[in-house]
Amino acid sequence: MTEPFNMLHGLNEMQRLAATTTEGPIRVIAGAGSGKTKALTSRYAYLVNALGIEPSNLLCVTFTNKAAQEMKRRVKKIIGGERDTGYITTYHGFCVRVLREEIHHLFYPKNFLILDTEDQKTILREIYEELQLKINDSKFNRILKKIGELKMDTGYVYSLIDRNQPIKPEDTEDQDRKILLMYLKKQKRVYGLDFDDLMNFTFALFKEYPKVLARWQERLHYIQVDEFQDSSSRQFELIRLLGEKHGNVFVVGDPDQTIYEWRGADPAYIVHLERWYPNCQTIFLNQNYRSTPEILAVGNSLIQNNALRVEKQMFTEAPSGVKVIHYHGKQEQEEAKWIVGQIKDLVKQQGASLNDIAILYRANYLSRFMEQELINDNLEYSIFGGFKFFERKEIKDALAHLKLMAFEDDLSFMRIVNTPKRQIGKKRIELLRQWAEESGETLYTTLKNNLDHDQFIRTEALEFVNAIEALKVKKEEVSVSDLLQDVLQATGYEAHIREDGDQDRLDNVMELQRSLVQYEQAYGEDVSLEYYLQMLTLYTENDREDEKESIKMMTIHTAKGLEYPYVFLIGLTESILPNERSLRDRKEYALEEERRLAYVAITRAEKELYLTESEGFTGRGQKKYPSRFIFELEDGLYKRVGVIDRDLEEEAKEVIRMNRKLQQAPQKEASYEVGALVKHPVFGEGKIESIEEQKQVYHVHFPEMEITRPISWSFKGLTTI
Ligand SMILES: Nc1ncnc2c1ncn2[C@@H]1O[C@H](COP(=O)(O)OP(=O)(O)OP(=O)(O)O)[C@@H](O)[C@H]1O
Repeated sequence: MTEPFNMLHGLNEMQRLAATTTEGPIRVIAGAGSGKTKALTSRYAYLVNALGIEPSNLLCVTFTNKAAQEMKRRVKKIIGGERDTGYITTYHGFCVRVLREEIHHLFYPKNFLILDTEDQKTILREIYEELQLKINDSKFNRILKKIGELKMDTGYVYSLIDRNQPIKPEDTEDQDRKILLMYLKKQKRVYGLDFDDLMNFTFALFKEYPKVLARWQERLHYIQVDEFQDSSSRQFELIRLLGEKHGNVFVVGDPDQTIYEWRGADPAYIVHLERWYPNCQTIFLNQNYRSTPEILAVGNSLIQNNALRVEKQMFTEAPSGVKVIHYHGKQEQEEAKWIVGQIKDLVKQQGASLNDIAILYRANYLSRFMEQELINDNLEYSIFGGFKFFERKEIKDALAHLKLMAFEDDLSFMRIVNTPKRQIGKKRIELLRQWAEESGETLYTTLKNNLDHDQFIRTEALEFVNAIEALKVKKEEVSVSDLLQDVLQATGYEAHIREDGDQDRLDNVMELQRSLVQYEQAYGEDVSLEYYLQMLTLYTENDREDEKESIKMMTIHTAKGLEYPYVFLIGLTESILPNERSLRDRKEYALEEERRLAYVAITRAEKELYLTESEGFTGRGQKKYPSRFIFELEDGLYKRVGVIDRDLEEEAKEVIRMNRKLQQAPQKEASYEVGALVKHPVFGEGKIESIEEQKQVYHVHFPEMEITRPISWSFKGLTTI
């Protein structure tokens, strides 16, 4: 081959086909570890180097910023570092590019502000304060959800861009609506766009200015989308729109790795792409280059239990390796200790580097029990995409409550005195500092002595001090775990994180609570507050260098797309994976998504895979059983270390059977037939194009808005015209 085709070296036949098929709509169903990144990068390079296409005519959409960076790095290696690869980006990144060039049409400045979730919450908090509303858990979440709902569509954009039409929250009596309008008004004032807006402004722009749309359609001769299985309907709509002129839309994905259905991803687009592109070509990448046949067999065996998928059997030509291990421990600490022992063996006997080892788990809080054991054994680790357990904000905050009771130190005081908000802001803190300096007292004592001062009388300082004082008296009498629970309740901290609606943070605090109970059980009831805090300092003040070789710990969601020679999937317990909360909320669909999560975790492993779990109790006090996913694996595909007692196995299977009943989605019937004309309160009039039994949705086309949306059978807002 001549020079321009170098980028195809080392590709297998199907990858080569994917890289060189450039015209028309193409779907690549790429299994785990089948070299989809390699194929996509080669295709990009092929278009540029072999066909002479300018990168500015080539949109390449990735799912995360990290993936975009990685793709750019790889592409630049082939096409040269000086080329602009700005169109290798995420959906949001692309919208930002469009808006930076075009937003003046909507009378917004080029340097508009991008609001992240924290900014959104800050705006909402301001509104609640202005309306003198107490931020109550369900309300806060409901409003956030309502904002999300409002922004599922572009209608509201016009109220933001129209300068002559002020938004008037004062005209409405309905409180939710008032808050919603206040939010929009505040956004408008600062020219702020949240993530949903980025997309919607782009849609509105394209709708109102067909010439602008035409220019972008003309510009983007080739569009390729990675991780297409996780695209939402809005995202797919954008791709469809942009690809209308040239029709060269190339999508790659693995329906078995959809793990974002809970936030709007719809694998149906990849599974049924021909509905939108009747002439699309399909290419399968089935050869796995990552894992040993043993690991692949475990992955295949698990995922075939899913119904909603495109049937494909992955194969590998890699040489046989060792058997996958399932470890069952009698308690959590045993599980952690066994893993540590195994890691040490890998390092000693196989010369593994710590960098080669990954520990994966379903939820952040699960890192705690493992971290503690790694610290005890002096094994370096780092948490990918997050903080170490004891460095997480909510954990530091929670512990600051205990420290304040034990030591009255200023640092802890500063952490929590105004969290939740007690009207003790910068100015009042400054005042306290002055007084404290004069008297030589701690900030806390200074506050306690000045509760009736003008400056503090209208704050919630009194409640705060009272809560701390009341519990300080009890600190010798009750256990530290009870003290923690009481103080977080009395000061309102627990309610504060509940209001935030971030389940992860709440889970972390519960895990801290649970670890304390365990600690007390292990060391006897009379662990004193001071002793516990000292012991903890050992964990928290251990500064570790990041560049050092380290074991990588992360959630499965974070591990998506990555690979490691040795993988430990820990906490493979029923109710953790599959996650009970998701099952309760989203029933059968969630079960399949949970299974895909386990599949993603399994398929990260190259050489050795360990599935581990242990008996004991969860944070909610439920007895732990091995996950159903273990029982779903064919016998003989793995080796078990540890013994699952017969009784436990029977019990586990019974619990799984019972849960299965609860999880079955209630059987509903479709009320409309294909072809029926219906009216939707937001999207207007539409026609039912198709019915999807499994998901219990209608696919409704709304001609006015030029969209097709899946609408749930149970949605009450749909009426006959
Ligand atoms: N043709 C090939 N020959 C040899 N190795 C390959 C080939 N294609 C891919 N690989 C290797 O296989 C591994 C998996 O590739 P890649 O990470 O692109 O997979 P993927 O399809 O993105 O997987 P996943 O979806 O599971 O994250 C990588 O280590 C890659 O270098």
